[in-house]
Amino acid sequence: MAETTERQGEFADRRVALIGAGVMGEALLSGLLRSGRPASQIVVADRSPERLMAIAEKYSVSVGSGPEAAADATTVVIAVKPQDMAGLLREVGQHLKPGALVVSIAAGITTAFLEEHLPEGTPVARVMPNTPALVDEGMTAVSAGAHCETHHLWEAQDLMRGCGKVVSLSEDQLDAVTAISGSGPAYIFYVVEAMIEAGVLLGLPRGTSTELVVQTLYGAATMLKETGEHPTVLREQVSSPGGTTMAALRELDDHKVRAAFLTAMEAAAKRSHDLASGHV
Ligand SMILES: NC(=O)C1=CN([C@@H]2O[C@H](COP(=O)(O)OP(=O)(O)OC[C@H]3O[C@@H](n4cnc5c(N)ncnc54)[C@H](OP(=O)(O)O)[C@@H]3O)[C@@H](O)[C@H]2O)C=CC1
Ligand SMILES: O=C(O)[C@@H]1CCC=N1
Repeated sequence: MAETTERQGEFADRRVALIGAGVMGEALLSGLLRSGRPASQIVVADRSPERLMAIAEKYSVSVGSGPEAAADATTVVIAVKPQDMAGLLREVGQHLKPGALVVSIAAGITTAFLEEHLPEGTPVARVMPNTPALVDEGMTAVSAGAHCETHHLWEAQDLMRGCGKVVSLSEDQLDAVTAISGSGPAYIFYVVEAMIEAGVLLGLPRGTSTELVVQTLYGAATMLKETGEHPTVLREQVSSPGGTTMAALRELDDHKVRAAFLTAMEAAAKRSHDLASGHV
């Protein structure tokens, strides 16, 4: 309780506008509230009035248009699709408070793109979060723009710290980050879907197969995190000589699954790079 009150005092002079209340926008909003940001210091904007009503009801935050939200904020977090970014920046740029920090979570959108579309000297940060932020297990990378000072970078990191781990990286690494941790949850869910299907193929009821796969994933992820062992060592511990695991892994190698991951993640990084150049 004392800690929450202390944090609320820390945020007294900071107001956050969150523009774009979709999947990631809502994940960030819920993380900000869980980390102790007072709802009274947050205003949310989205172009769907129905969506805004639902958000206001669920989280007790103020809602408004993009320009209204931006006008009163010390930090503006933009969570719209990359394809909507230029239009939104034109809409809100002239309404920003002098010195307000703009944080974008859009894939591919560079700090140079943000700076070009905002008033001269606007501090910006490019941030790449992921959906596990919803359960406070997010992975976020933050890169500073040309006018982003240390206290701005700290604020951008602090925004995300409430819902998981945060690292600061140079911007030339952000396309790779997007391909790995940004899109990464989708690859994991894809593998989980395939393993559940395999369980059903082998005759297990779908519910049983799902329970086995989900707990196996959770257990394996916990081992990776808690033991600090290299994944090769952990994989070798499962692979008995002449046993079942090696029989399966040989099939994965024969089907070039490892190579497919490399190619897939290269494609994601390229797509991130292309999004900044307007290949929408
Ligand atoms: N989903 C993910 O896992 C991750 C997404 N990101 C990035 O986050 C951003 C948002 O993604 P996501 O949440 O999935 O997308 P969503 O489509 O779920 O959310 C975007 C929201 O912004 C709204 N919007 C668009 N333009 C405006 C505008 N001018 N003013 C106000 N609201 C607007 C959209 O409305 P409408 O529906 O009408 O278009 C929508 O509600 C993207 O840039 C993406 O690259 C980053 C990391 C992970
Ligand atoms: O698929 C996308 O473009 C977004 C960015 C990272 C995760 N989802």
